Amino acid sequence: MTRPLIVGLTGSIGMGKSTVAAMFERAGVPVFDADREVRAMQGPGGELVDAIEREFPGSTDAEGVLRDRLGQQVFADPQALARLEGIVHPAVAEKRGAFLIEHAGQDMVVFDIPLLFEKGGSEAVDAVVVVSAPAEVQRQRVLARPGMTPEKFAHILSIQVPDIEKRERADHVIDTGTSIAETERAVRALIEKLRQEKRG
Ligand SMILES: CC(C)(COP(=O)(O)OP(=O)(O)OC[C@H]1O[C@@H](n2cnc3c(N)ncnc32)[C@H](O)[C@@H]1O)[C@@H](O)C(=O)NCCC(=O)NCCS
Ligand SMILES: Nc1ncnc2c1ncn2[C@@H]1O[C@H](COP(=O)(O)OP(=O)(O)OP(=O)(O)O)[C@@H](O)[C@H]1O
Repeated sequence: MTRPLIVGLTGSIGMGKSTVAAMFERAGVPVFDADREVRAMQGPGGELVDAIEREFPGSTDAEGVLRDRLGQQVFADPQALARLEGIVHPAVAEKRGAFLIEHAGQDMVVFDIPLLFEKGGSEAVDAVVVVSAPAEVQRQRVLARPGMTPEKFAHILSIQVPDIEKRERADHVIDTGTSIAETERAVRALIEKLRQEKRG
């Protein structure tokens, strides 16, 4: 039986992954957004809220997980982060399986996975697409976000696989250091190329 070509979309913080994922969606390719799933499961009434409260007392309220507070705790403590991942990642994997069943009839789907290289999974996709921009562009984008500090940015960078290594390991790189329109053209061209490759 044929199954969809699975495209793994990844990239470091602020590189434009969400923007590029939306471009795939606009082109009609279903996107599994790992981060969105995590947010839903950590949000009001979310299925992971109780487990996270048990493991990290005080990290949730009626609205679900207090992500800023939990982030401050776990990003500074690798063991705490690993415990959080132990709760979150199996639940994400389950959602991904369900997504694939739901879209079994498509020729292509995208898995938007921020930590594709960091946490493994590049073997589970047919093609790895990395979004990338010059470091200075990345820095400006990230520091413009509310609540972001140079220290927090530096720390997150230090726990992510470096952009240069991601680019080397990618099957395809989408440059987001250019205009939105150029990036969108590159995405459409890539979809065409992947379709042609799939047809063989
Ligand atoms: C700790 C949490 C609550 C902090 O949320 P917050 O909204 O403050 O930050 P956000 O999620 O936007 O992450 C900021 C940056 O850190 C990166 N990041 C997030 N989790 C991790 C991780 N486990 N390892 C390395 N980098 C990470 C993100 O990719 C992003 O670039 C949240 O990141 C979380 O639940 N992380 C664990 C689950 C996970 O691994 N999610 C990411 C992939 S599905
Ligand atoms: N050519 C481009 N391609 C993509 N994004 C661009 C481009 N030019 C400017 N941007 C802007 O850069 C920002 C990229 O943010 P986005 O949320 O897509 O990054 P991300 O990689 O998903 O971040 P994170 O990993 O932190 O969640 C957006 O505000 C977007 O509008």
